[in-house]
Amino acid sequence: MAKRPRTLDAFFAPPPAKKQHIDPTPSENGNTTTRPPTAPPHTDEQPQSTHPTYPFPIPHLPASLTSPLHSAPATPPQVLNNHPDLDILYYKPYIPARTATALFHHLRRSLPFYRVEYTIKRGTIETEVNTPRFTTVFGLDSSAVFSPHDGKPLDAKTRNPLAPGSYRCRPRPIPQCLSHLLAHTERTTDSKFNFALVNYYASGSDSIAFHSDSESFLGPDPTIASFTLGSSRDFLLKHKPTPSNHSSETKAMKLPLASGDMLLMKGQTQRHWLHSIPKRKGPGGDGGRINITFRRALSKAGTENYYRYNVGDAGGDGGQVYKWDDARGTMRPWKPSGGPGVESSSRPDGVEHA
Ligand SMILES: O=C(O)CCC(=O)C(=O)O
Ligand SMILES: [Fe+2]
Repeated sequence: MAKRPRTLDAFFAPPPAKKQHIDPTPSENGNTTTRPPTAPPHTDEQPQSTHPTYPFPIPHLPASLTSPLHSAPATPPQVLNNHPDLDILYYKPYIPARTATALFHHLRRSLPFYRVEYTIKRGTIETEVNTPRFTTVFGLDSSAVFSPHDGKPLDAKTRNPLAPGSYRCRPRPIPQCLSHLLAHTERTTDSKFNFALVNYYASGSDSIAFHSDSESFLGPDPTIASFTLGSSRDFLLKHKPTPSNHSSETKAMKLPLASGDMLLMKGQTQRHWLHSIPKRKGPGGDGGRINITFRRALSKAGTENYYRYNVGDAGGDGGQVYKWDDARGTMRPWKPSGGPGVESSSRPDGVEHA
């Protein structure tokens, strides 16, 4: 199939086979809510977030998931500032356990995921990286906003349409199933976020290497809220190397993150600390864990970076989409026709250089 040209028209052309676009109600953040027109009010069918950039509509959270959030956080946070430059609030949990499990299943079933591959060049040597986890991202940096009318990015100051080519990627508005938790987190933490990055660790073989999220497009000392849903995983933290080589650089701290937990990383944490989710050997639950981070990107470079590394850049729309298959209990490649996906291939686990 020919690649779609990267023009604004192509960007906002309606997706090919979406038959059930009905009663569209523009939402504040640029996506559109659709409801079946003939559905009686008591139907179980949930409204959905839709947008030309979504591979498929994304169901809203049911009230059974939004109402328990009203009483979150379930506990006051523990303050982790007993090491040099560390500034973290640890909500253990933020979301009560049963709601966190239900939210995990809802999001795993609803979101499009990717397995992004990219090359890095060090000197003359090129290395292929296979991101060792599923990822997806929604959001737009603060230089632009989604039009509430047609979902196109507009200049944040003038509210005029952006010049064609302003973004290489095709930014996606945050769907209701994530924006509800985002807004709740903003109120609790007195912070502002415009991005939701989602990782899905399918098993103990999925991981994220030591890195810091000290990206310049987040500003000097960013506040990042990081949620765990589903299986528990160890979160390791260690200080970046310094001349004094103190113990927090050599011995990592381990936080055993459980479903519903939230870490609010703030102050100089990203500047001075690295974090990772190491691979885990042996059995343990079904291994599935979702991580959501809410962040605030300040410039277009942030938007480009987040889509490049969490959706991929094949034709601006990302690469192969994966969707959770409930019957098989696995992520499967997803095809727009709605037909059966191609068989999943097992991929070698790349070394990640984040
Ligand atoms: O999965 C996690 O808890 C950490 C994810 C993370 O560090 C990231 O996406 O930058
Ligand atoms: Fe991170």
